[in-house]
Amino acid sequence: LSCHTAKTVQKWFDQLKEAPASQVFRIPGVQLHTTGALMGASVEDFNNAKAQLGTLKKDPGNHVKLKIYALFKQATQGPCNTPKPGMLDFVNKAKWDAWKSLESVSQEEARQQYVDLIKSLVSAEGPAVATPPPESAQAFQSLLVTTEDGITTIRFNRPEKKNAITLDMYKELIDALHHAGKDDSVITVMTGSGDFYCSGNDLNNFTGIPQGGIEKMAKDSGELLKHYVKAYIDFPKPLIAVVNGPALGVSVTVLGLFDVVYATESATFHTPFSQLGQSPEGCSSYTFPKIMGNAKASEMLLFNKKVTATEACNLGLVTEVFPDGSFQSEVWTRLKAYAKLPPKSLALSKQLIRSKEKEKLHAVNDAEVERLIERWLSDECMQAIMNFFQAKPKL
Ligand SMILES: CCCCCC/C=C/C(=O)SCCNC(=O)CCNC(=O)[C@H](O)C(C)(C)COP(=O)(O)OP(=O)(O)OC[C@H]1O[C@@H](n2cnc3c(N)ncnc32)[C@H](O)[C@@H]1OP(=O)(O)O
Repeated sequence: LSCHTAKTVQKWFDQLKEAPASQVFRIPGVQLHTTGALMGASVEDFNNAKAQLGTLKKDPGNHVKLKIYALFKQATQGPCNTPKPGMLDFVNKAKWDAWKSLESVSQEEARQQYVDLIKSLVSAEGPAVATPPPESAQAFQSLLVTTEDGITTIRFNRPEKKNAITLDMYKELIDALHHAGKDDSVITVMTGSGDFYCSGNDLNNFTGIPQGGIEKMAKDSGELLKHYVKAYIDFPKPLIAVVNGPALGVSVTVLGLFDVVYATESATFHTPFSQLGQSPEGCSSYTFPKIMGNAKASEMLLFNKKVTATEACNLGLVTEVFPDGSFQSEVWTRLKAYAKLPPKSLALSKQLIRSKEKEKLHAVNDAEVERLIERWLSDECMQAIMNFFQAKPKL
């Protein structure tokens, strides 16, 4: 650096202090990388924090996730100067707002805040305890799938989001059902982690507009839904729902395709399709009227009537209701006994009961999906989803 004036060198150092992580500086005769400690958190601390973020077991919630996102962008790219996303692009708009709000924070400071925030999240989770998964557990992001005592249990596992089903989760559920249909278990059980059975479709599935536009998004979602429902229609073994809490939307409609539905007393069943500008799926436009009659089905599917577990049992949608206090022990004792029955006999008997209807159910599934694709593109549906997110200042 000796061939440059002190003033010039000082200017380069000033630039360097403000530089994004890993930026390369070209100074005549020299090459400098901003990879070491400058002030506050070093790039190494920053990269370590980034890696630690991926190890968090608990979802920190949308508010914190937005903060993490914004700090990361500010630390690595500096102030936000990308165009503001459109009104309907809720997720990207929220991210943009969060990044923009850090305009006056320097990159160094953002890096330090990022490191501090991740540290606080990691320490809030307590010391890492290595708990090996049960031998028969399969690895999924949003499901817990285990096989024990002849029972494969598929558990919705996003309790912090009330087990709402993301696009990836639909794919995981399809995989898990295919696998359970072929494994050596006798029966398959679906249930939820936490206080909800499932809050239905994750409404964020419809908020980010992907490349290809919203028509493509609707078409792709339709294909995914069709395969999801097909996995239930074709499921070869006894399929039992253990409804441990409130159930909404698509988690309720597919119940008509289960063989047995056990519910805890405080569970509720709600299909708010009209409220969301949508229409029924999961073959419920056929199974619900068949199970409970047109009039009762219309109250649920047209007029959003939420029913209690006891009402759902009286309607024939639920097989039996158990007191909250003894639900788990009574149900699992019973299921373990069922799983000791001869597997082939069970599967063949199920086929006799269901096979006559399979073709009809596939046709219903196709028709429902076709109608839904139109609905998802309607103003009514977009407005309803917007209302849900606007009612809560969250993502
Ligand atoms: C391939 C696509 C196929 C689509 C098939 C068509 C399917 C249709 C349906 O399933 S329609 C039904 C859709 N579900 C809903 O409309 C439910 C919306 N959620 C709610 O009404 C409420 O969140 C609740 C009643 C489920 C729970 O209320 P509450 O106990 O007050 O908890 P919170 O609202 O604070 O929820 C906690 C947390 O979870 C998020 N969340 C809950 N459900 C959903 C959901 N369905 N989609 C997205 N996010 C959901 C909620 O926003 C909170 O998140 P936060 O803590 O703010 O980050």
